[in-house]
Amino acid sequence: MANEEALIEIRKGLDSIDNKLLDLLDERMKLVHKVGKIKAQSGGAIYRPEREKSIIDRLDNINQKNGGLLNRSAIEALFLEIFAISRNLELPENIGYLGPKGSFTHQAAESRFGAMSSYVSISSIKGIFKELESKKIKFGVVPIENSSNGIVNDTINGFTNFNSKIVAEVILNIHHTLATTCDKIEDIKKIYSKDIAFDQCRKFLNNFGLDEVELIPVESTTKAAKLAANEPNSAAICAHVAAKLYNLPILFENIEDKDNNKTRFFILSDFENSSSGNDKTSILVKFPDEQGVLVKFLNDFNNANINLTKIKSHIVEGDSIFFIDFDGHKDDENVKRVLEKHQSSIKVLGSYVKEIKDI
Ligand SMILES: O=C(O)C(=O)C[C@]1(C(=O)O)C=C[C@@H](O)C=C1
Repeated sequence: MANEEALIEIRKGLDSIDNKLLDLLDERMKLVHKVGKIKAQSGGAIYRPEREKSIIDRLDNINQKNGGLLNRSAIEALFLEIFAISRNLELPENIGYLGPKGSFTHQAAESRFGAMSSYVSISSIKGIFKELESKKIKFGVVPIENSSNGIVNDTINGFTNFNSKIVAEVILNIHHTLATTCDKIEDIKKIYSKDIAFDQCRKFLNNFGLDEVELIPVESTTKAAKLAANEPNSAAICAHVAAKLYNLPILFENIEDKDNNKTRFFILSDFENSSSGNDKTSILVKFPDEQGVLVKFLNDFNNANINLTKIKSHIVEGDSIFFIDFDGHKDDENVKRVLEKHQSSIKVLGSYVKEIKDI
């Protein structure tokens, strides 16, 4: 009984705090509305990832100083949702992702744009670049690389053929499940999944004798979940959310071979970010056919004190091009000088806030 009374008292306290939070959120939204009006006049970008990052950094610092109970991830989860609602209040904008619903790219999109945004599932990476160009969507979310399978060629091809800009990166830990209506692993006669997901779970399949059953590659792990939900004696390798979407029971979780299996995604749009002080820039480079040109190029970056964090070669229509990431913003003085010197061979894809995680 004493506990019951204590609970009633505590809940009164919670109710009163929730009322205050609601008032404060309403006050915040009124200010956001004003920001929206100013941006509507000036044509300024609604999504400002560098501003959102600086707000989260500030709150995280205050919270640490105060010894608060929330960790950075909790602060991020709460405020990213608030920012998403704010952006929708300023101007609702469509977000296209490489579908179908429940795909890892959909998860990456939701991690940044929250549950309240308006999403469009698009079936190909090229389709996302096209919809961005025709302004049917304001943002496009595409995978760029996976720690096990490397660079996503369709995304590089998109960058060579279209002019969308990278405005943010998202790095997700990728976990696969084996989901099936079968009670026993021996009853599984076929497994549906995406080809790269089979590659990422080879050891698991070998260890459980599942390399002998029929492995059927399909376009997406979400489609795999849908097929397995409707077919006896079948299973899917898919994301947790995809299994849930089709009410498919999960037999094993985290079946990927490498426990740090990660995918990096880009958020694309039609504007450029200003500097946040902690940025990364991505470029594509096509070198002229001259001896030593790559060495000279790398030396110029080194001499300008620019830290290259990634360099990957890629073949487009028989020509070798390089996808390069480096620390810094394209408008930083040292970066600007090197980019200008090599401008005939470089396409700048965007400068954006560097994620804390790396791949
Ligand atoms: O500061 C802005 O430019 C805003 O639009 C406000 C706000 C916010 O809610 O704080 C919302 C969206 C932007 O991505 C960044 C911040």
